[in-house]
Amino acid sequence: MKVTIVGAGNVGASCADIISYRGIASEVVLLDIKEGFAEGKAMDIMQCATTTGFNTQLSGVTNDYTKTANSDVVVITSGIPRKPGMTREELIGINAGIVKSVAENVLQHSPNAILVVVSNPMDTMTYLALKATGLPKNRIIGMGGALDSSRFKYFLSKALDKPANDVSAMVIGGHGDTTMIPLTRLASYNGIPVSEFLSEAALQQVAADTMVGGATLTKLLGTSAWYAPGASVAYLVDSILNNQRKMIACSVYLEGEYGQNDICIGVPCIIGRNGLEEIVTINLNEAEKELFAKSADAVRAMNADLKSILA
Ligand SMILES: NC(=O)c1ccc[n+]([C@@H]2O[C@H](COP(=O)([O-])OP(=O)(O)OC[C@H]3O[C@@H](n4cnc5c(N)ncnc54)[C@H](O)[C@@H]3O)[C@@H](O)[C@H]2O)c1
Ligand SMILES: O=C(O)C[C@H](O)C(=O)O
Repeated sequence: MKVTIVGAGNVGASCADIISYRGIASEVVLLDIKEGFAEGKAMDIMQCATTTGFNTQLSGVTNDYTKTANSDVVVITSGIPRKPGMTREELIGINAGIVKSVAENVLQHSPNAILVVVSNPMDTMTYLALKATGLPKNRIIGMGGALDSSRFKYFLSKALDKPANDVSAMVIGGHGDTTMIPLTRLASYNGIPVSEFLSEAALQQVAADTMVGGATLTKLLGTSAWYAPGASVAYLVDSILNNQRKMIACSVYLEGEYGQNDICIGVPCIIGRNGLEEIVTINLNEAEKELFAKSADAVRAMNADLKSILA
């Protein structure tokens, strides 16, 4: 199985590292526009092969899409990250052009690939990739919910003072500081609702910390995060390539689900060898429905900015 990762920056390289180390794919190609950068990252990671013990063949190329031919999955991380104080939405001006051209380029050489969109603002970039390529909706998946859910579980585990792997929880909605929706009502600690252990105020704090999780890290790091984003992409790619059919919150095209049409936004999805296998519809309560509708309005407003680029 072959994976191409476009963008050998922080997220792309971190994702390549995990995919290689865990043997998720037999071949990984890292591509970047910066001369020699992807080659250098690939060489550095490959020099871990004997000490960490993996056999994935990872190579790097400078903008040479012929080397990406026949990829099963293509991950798009190319574009600029935000700086402290910025929102993800402010990246649209530069990233839209990059994502559109990259999606078109990769499909010329890998016409059957499933695209995983990471670049921000991710929901809008996913919508752009779908509209620009005309691919069926099962083959365009935006990664954001996997990361937001892992952060939600992290903050829940801190509040509970219990291991994160004993916590089950999901974030749906847009991948934005104000648009994501941590489903506190449905979160559980080993199958027991977290509300049995945490006060409403504590849960609200966990939700608030989750929503600004990316901004908090951006402030600490001076650029946006990459370890958890890279790991979340690898988790999603693993579910695709190895047909794990995991339920993962992903940004996918909605046609009536959750009361929305013509939008890509985070919802629970079954992810397998065909990419998006199924959108899982859960019964949201009235408050959650209202949050979802508001989140969709915000994502849709951002999508409107794509008009000129899609024209
Ligand atoms: N969806 C998510 O959950 C999530 C998580 C983290 C980061 N991100 C986003 O992912 C993107 C990448 O973040 P990063 O931290 O890796 O940034 P980065 O600056 O470290 O890496 C981006 C790379 O893209 C390359 N690039 C730019 N234009 C290109 C092109 N046309 N073709 C090929 N490569 C190109 C750059 O040279 C750079 O190496 C940002 O937009 C960021 O906001 C999204
Ligand atoms: O916060 C960012 O801008 C990057 C990414 O979307 C994240 O959530 O880490």
